[in-house]
Order: sequence, then C-alpha cells, then structure tokens
Amino acid sequence: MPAPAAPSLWQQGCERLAAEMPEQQFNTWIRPLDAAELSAGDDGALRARLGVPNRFKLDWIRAQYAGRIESILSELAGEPVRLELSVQAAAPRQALMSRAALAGQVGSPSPSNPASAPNQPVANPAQAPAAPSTGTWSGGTAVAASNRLNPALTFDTLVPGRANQMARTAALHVAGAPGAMYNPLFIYGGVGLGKTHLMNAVGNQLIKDKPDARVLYLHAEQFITDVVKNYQRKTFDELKAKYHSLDLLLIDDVQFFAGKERTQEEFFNAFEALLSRRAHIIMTSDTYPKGLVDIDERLTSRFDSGLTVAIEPPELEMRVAILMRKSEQEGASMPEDVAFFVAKNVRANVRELEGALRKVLAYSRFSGKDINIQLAREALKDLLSIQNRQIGVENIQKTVADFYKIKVADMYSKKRPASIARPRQIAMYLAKELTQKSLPEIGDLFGGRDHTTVLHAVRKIGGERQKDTELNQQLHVLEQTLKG
Ligand SMILES: Nc1ncnc2c1ncn2[C@@H]1O[C@H](COP(=O)(O)OP(=O)(O)OP(=O)(O)O)[C@@H](O)[C@H]1O
Repeated sequence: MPAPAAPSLWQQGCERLAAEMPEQQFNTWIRPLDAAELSAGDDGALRARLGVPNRFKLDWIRAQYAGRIESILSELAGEPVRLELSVQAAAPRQALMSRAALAGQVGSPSPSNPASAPNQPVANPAQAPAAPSTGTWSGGTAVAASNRLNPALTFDTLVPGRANQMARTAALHVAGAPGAMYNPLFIYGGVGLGKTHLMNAVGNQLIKDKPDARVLYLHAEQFITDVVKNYQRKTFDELKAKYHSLDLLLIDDVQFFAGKERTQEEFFNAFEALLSRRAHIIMTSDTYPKGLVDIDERLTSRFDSGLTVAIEPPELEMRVAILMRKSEQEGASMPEDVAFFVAKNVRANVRELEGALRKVLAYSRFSGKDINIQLAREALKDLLSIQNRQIGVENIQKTVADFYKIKVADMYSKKRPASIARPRQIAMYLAKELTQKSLPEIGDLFGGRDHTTVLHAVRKIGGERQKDTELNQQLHVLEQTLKG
C-alpha cells in the first residue's frame, strides 16, 4: 500500500489532537511542530519522522504525547506507525507553510502563533522580527477616554487555559450577545490572574462589533469618587444619566464598595436600572459574592443572580504559553526550555510572570546575550535564591508528576503500575539528591513508606541513570527545573 501523503496525514492527526487536547497545550506543544515525514522503514513498517527544535522539547513530547500521536497516526494510516523523534534546529519552509494551512483548519482564537520561530536566537532586539507591541503588559497603555477601556486587553491577547476556561467562555458569550445570558457576570479570583483583562476584552469586542454601543469600564474606586463628587454637588441626576443609560457596565474590584453605604445605594440603583433595560453588567472581585464583607446582602444576592465564575492561578503549561506569547509580543522569542524554567519558578500569578519575563528580556538586551536557561537564572537570581531556600519534597513531587503526567496524589498512593511507580521512584531519588531530608523523612512524605523502599528507589534510579542516557537526560531537565 502506498504511504499516504505525509502532510495530510499529519494534518489530520493534528486536527484529532487539537480536538482532544486542551487548546493551549496543543498550541504550545503540537502546533509548532513541522509536518511529520512518513516513510517505510527497513522492515516495511511505516515510520513518522518528526523533527523537534531541541532536546528538552523532544523529552517532553516523548514523555507526554508520543504514545497518543502514534496511535492516532496508526489509526488514520490503517496500519501501525512508529514515531521517531529527533532534534532538528531549523524549520523547513514548506513545513511552516503546511502549519499555516493547518492553523486555518483547526482554528485558533489567537492571531499569533506562540511558537513561530521559537528557537531562533533573538539576542539583539534591533534585529528581532517586528511584532505588534500591544502594550498589554508594558505599562503606560493608551486608554480610550470615553469608555476607559484599555484597547490592548482583548480576547486575542488573553492566553486561554484551564484556569480561565469557564470565565473566558462566559465572557465570550456576553460579548456576542450582551443583555442575554449570564447577567450579571461576576468574575472572581486572586490578584493578577486576568480579571481586568477579561472584562476589558468583553468591552473591546462589543465596541468592535457595535461601535456605537455605550460601554464604560471603571474601577470600583472611580465609582466611589463619582458618587462622592455628585453627592457634594447634589447632582445625582448626572450620575444617573451617566450610568443608567449604558449598554455594558464593567466594574472592577467591587470588594472596594465595602462599608460605603451611599455608594452601595447608588450602585444598587444603577444595577436595577441597567438590568431592567437588559443592559449587561460585569463585575470582578477578589472573592465570590457571599464572601464579600460589609456589602449589603441585597446587593451581594443580586451579584450572584446571573453567573459567578472563578479564574484560577494558571497551571504550568498555561504559564509557559503566556511567557511565549508575551515574549513574542515584545519582539523576542523565548525557547521552550527557558519558558518552562521560568514558569516552573514563578507560579503565583500572571503579573509576576510578566515581571520575570521583563527581567529576562531586559537582561538579554543589556548583555547582548541569547536567551537561555543560564541567562534566565542570572536575570532572576534574587527571585530564585528565595525559591531555592524553599525547595522541598512537595515541589519535587509536583514537578515530577507534571513531567510524567501523573497525579500528584499518586506520589503518596499505594498504586503499583510501572507508569506510576517509576515516576514515584524518580521523585524519591530527587528528594534524596536535592533536599537534606533523611530516608525515613522522605518515606513519610511519600505516603508513609518505609525507609528501605526509599533506599531501594535511590539506588535503582541512581544506578540506571549511569547506563540509560534517556533517563539521565530526563533527570537533568528535572534537576535544572527544580534547582532554579
Ligand atoms: N491569560 C492571560 N493571558 C495573557 N495575559 C494575561 C492573562 N491573565 C492575566 N494576564 C495579564 O496579567 C496582568 C494582570 O492581569 P489583570 O490586571 O487582568 O489581573 P486581575 O485579576 O484584574 O488582578 P487585580 O485583582 O490585581 O486587579 C495583565 O497585564 C494581564 O494582561
């Protein structure tokens, strides 16, 4: 049987993968790959050769996705296909074109491919490809005077992921049909997770679709100031005229209304007036409506009467995607291994991630050096020295579980299948290598295991890494990540 044309089989495979994987995982790990070359091996069996840009990515893809890719390709080809991964630095032009074609087919909410030219050295920003500088995170962004929206905060610049999936989906609905479902939309979550970004995205989308829509974004404190001003001037009609006639009101950080009775009353009036006109209201807060303190119950119960959604801290892969997207927006390109290294070490929120990225890019520009792990480590020295002191068994368990795609809970469980037992042994080995903990202490932290079990794991993995280069490479990646 003649081998099917490689790009089309690969494209079909990618479409299948895109349908079953979280979008941002697909965009980060699969989409950037060049089309696999298909050929018959010496034994007559089909082989799909896939070049990946670096060793780190090769290990990651092999550990995380190779099995699934093989089985999808085999199913599509109607015969077994073996996947062969190899490191290949430069992307052939043709493959890039087929990737562009694919981008059209599988669709992406993002205008920018996070991994276009991911591994080219970009030490000199003057030579870097011109990328649209949206100013999303560089501060000093232009804000349209009338609606106070920040034009840089759009759905296109918001990286999607599990952490914001529900909130983003709801926000997209509202942007498409304001005044219909999910009214009010209440978005809550910790600092710097993208709440302001998301509500601005709805406003910007609506203005784009309906330029004459009356939209207003404001921080709760600005509303408070407005109320005070109008109270002093006794011009409440002006306040009403301003707020009650809107099509979309976006109020950020409503927890600031706490204890401000007059403000709450005016907001209640505005709220009722807007809802009765089927205008839409989106609010954000650091907590869910029932968790708000010093805010009248009649308000908090109304806040909860539409849809309440949380934004969670981004998971590792989303943090990697955010770093890559944002460095690209800045006209730089961050190799995946560096993005992984930074994402692993900066977990709190997106704002901190942006801060770390800014440091790495600035360091690279000033020193004229390429962006690599060594450079990132130097740029983030202060931050990492704090983290280093905190390196612990828990961190090791989480990192190893992430890498081998098992649940962290499996580190403590009694399960014995090799797919779980081996990563667990690797984590025990790293715990012994990288922390000061004794064997019995480590055993305790792995679900109360005996110290002899830990000793066995340490000896076994230590011995195997001497002979098994692949294992050695994986351990090297894990150690680098953990050590910072
Ligand atoms: N998913 C994301 N993709 C891209 N950028 C993001 C994402 N989430 C957050 N950001 C960026 O992180 C920064 C902080 O986000 P934002 O100001 O929206 O957070 P917030 O949740 O409103 O925080 P706060 O409660 O402190 O106001 C912004 O520059 C924003 O553009």
